[in-house]
Amino acid sequence: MSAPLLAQVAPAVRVAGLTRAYGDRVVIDRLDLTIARGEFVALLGESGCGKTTLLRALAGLDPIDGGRIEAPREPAVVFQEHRLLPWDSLWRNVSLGLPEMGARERAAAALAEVGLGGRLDDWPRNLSGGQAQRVALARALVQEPELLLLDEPFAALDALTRIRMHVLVKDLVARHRPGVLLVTHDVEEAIALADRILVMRGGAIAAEHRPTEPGRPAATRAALLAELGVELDLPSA
Ligand SMILES: Nc1ncnc2c1ncn2[C@@H]1O[C@H](COP(=O)(O)OP(=O)(O)OP(=O)(O)O)[C@@H](O)[C@H]1O
Repeated sequence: MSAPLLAQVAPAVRVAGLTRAYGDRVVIDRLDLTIARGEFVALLGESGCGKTTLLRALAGLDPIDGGRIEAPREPAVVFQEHRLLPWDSLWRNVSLGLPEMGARERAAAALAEVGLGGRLDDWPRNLSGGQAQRVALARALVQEPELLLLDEPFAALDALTRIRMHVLVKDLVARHRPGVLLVTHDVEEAIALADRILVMRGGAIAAEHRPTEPGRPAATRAALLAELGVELDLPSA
């Protein structure tokens, strides 16, 4: 295979044999995972199964105890809370880490993309929860990451705002084409957004679903709920 072809299929991240322990407790156990550029992957699993531990390892925020993580560039991360700097204007927050030259213009373009183009000189304290998460998304995407890590970024939002954010993030990902790993507790959110849904159990990927194929959402929902231990059989009268 020629070098240019190899470059075309290069993934956003490739993880092999990843292991992470807290003391004696192995939380991630030889986990393998590849996410292609432009692919939207959701990660579900019972509370405490290691989803955030995996995301933090991919983000380079925590050390790992074994295996390899190959990512061509530093990933961008959006957390459940916006983590904006309260003393910086919105455009300064978004442009943090960019070269000074052209930073305001790039921040302006990113804020316009999330519907906040008129708020460059506003402050984080004046934003609603949904608006603050939109700024957090702008701050992540302005870096043009090849891998975007989303750690329950919509969990604290009300139901309608969450649906609006789903539409927005789907559109942004379609335009920027990063590989995405979304950690979520929300089966419906995973089905609405992801090309591929992974279920984490026992420190590794235990199941995989592709909800986008025709007729698949209902079957995927049922399979996911069963895998997550949700009992839907109602007691007989
Ligand atoms: N800094 C830490 N020190 C010790 N144990 C930790 C630490 N961080 C996480 N753990 C443990 O590792 C396990 C996995 O935690 P993690 O936060 O990754 O789970 P999760 O799947 O993201 O959970 P949730 O869905 O509840 O957010 C848990 O049992 C947790 O108690």
